[in-house]
Amino acid sequence: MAASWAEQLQRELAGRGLAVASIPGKGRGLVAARTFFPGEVIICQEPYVSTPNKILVGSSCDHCFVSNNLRKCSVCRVTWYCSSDCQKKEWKQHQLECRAMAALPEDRNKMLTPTIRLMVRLILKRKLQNEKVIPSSGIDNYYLVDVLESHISEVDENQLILYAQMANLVNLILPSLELDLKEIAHTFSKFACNAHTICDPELRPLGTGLYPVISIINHSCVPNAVLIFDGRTAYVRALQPISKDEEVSISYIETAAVTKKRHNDLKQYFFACACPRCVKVFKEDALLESYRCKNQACDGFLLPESGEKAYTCQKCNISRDEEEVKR
Ligand SMILES: C[S@@+](CC[C@H](N)C(=O)[O-])C[C@H]1O[C@@H](n2cnc3c(N)ncnc32)[C@H](O)[C@@H]1O
Repeated sequence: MAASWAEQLQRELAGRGLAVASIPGKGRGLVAARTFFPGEVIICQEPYVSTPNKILVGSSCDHCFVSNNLRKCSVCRVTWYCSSDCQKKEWKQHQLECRAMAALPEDRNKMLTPTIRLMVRLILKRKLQNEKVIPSSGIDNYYLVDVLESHISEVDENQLILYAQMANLVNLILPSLELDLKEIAHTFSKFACNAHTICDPELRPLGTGLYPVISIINHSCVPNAVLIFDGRTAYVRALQPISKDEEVSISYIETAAVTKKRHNDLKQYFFACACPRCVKVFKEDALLESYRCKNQACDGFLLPESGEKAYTCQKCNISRDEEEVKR
């Protein structure tokens, strides 16, 4: 079955001028099978599962993520919808979750964090697809989640304990299913390096979604594509011409930061970025920090030293303390 889902994925992607390929040092990656032009949509995908950020205060509709005219589901009193149309579209997926949440004790608010709820929805969607209550397709099936990178062997012990505790919570919410707690903990680790923050056009975070095809795209600090959202639909658009056989890349992090900050922000993904921007560290970082060396004979820039209240010129190595730089 796994092989046939993999073939179906390649077939679906080939129809969109894309392919999954093995990229040395990066695992899988998404590669263009034709030229894409700047602004062109490379791929768009609905989330396999998603959840709004502020679940219990009704910040957005569970289906379309708009924030107007929200009404609570009268059964579980957790989920919000903007219209009966959105509620109907979600019903097949919501009904099991609704029953489970309605049966929870009054203090359930503490349990139902967005990440826990994302996991509950993932487990229920797999069940519904296995039972053919809802359809699967080449880009919407659990196999795609199964093959996501987890980096579980690199996760530290405290985080593993947290994942195990979260798996236990999921088990409390879905007591009638025989859940494999170890597998759930493993899947939480997949969320950490694959789930996306869904943002509005002003880049305010609205929720979290798992888009397992978009998750095949690797990171670059000089990406050739960008990930944007319309509601909870994710679009990857080309930022520049992408030629046939070129790897598609997006940035997982805020690209305006200096190299050290970017590498720190990438820690949760367990790789050291070796994009062209990261290997040519110095010049750009100095410009981003933008403090000129005080030495008149030097045209270098001052960089902050980690953990110290001092700045050192990247060219002549002279250090200045923070007060002096501020002055
Ligand atoms: C969202 S997944 C991307 C797809 C992944 N390569 C796969 O095989 O499923 C993120 C993971 O891909 C790898 N990755 C992404 N960008 C990378 C890069 N620029 N260099 C090395 N590894 C990268 C890391 O293992 C990271 O945790």
